[in-house]
Amino acid sequence: MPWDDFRERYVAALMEEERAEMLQQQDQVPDWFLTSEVRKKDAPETLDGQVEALVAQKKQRLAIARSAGPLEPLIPGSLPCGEALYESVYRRVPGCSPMAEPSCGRWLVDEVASLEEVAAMRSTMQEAFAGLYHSGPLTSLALGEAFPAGATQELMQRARHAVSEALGGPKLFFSGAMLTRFQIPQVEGDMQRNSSGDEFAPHVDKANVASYDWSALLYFSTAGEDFQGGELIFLDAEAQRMLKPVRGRLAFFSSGLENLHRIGPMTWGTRLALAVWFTCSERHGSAVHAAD
Ligand SMILES: O=C(O)CCC(=O)C(=O)O
Ligand SMILES: [Fe+2]
Repeated sequence: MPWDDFRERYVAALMEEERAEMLQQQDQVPDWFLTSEVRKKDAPETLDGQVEALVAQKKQRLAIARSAGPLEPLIPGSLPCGEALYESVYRRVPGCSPMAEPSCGRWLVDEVASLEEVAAMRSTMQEAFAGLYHSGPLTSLALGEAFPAGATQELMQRARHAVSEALGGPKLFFSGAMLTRFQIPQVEGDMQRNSSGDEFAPHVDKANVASYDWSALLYFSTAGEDFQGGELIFLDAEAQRMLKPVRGRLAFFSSGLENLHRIGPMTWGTRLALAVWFTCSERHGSAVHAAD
């Protein structure tokens, strides 16, 4: 896998972002910044979209304030959808968007990646991540259109098929993907940018990125063996429901308010995962990753 190439693009993307921020401070917003797919998804530019984004953030805050029940294991399955987010700007797609059919919920499928694939991803990630910036315990690599990569892309497709199959076969489009590593004790040194403080914060995926309909995590580490703590925890009104990462396990869930979640505190070890987000809206899917 061309990791040197990855690193080069990564640094280039960071510099581009910083340049955009500087220009913004001078009230000069570069064109590409406004027109890029990511900006369209993160901050809808229509007035309706911006209002909906504020509403979504507020609903997310209210959900966080309500959650505090006892910890218990997660029982996978469907559940009622939360209040709709972004209804006026992102129309739901029948048979795909979480609603009555397919219903909202959380599920898991084991052995989606083989042990050999997991071992290969583990060593590639450890090697590549040594050259990236660390934000406290978190090191991450966004797999945007600039980062198509062989083995990772294969697993992204596998995750997409597994989720689609479990939902009765809707067409899902990639809307975002990220490789993540949580490591305790955290890496120190020049590449440590220090914790932003929100690495383990409760959140609703769709409150942050409007186009997300389904969220998936493919784990390359096992809780209790590779690390301690670090469960995926769903914060329901009556309980906090824990799902344990296992090597090769795919966890997936509807991205809306019904699935407020966080990662449990970690005491030691390394937790590796591939996060993939899907949209039912062809217009908001990533062009590069759309093809089979
Ligand atoms: O790694 C996990 O288990 C969850 C990560 C997550 O919630 C996210 O990236 O949005
Ligand atoms: Fe999330």
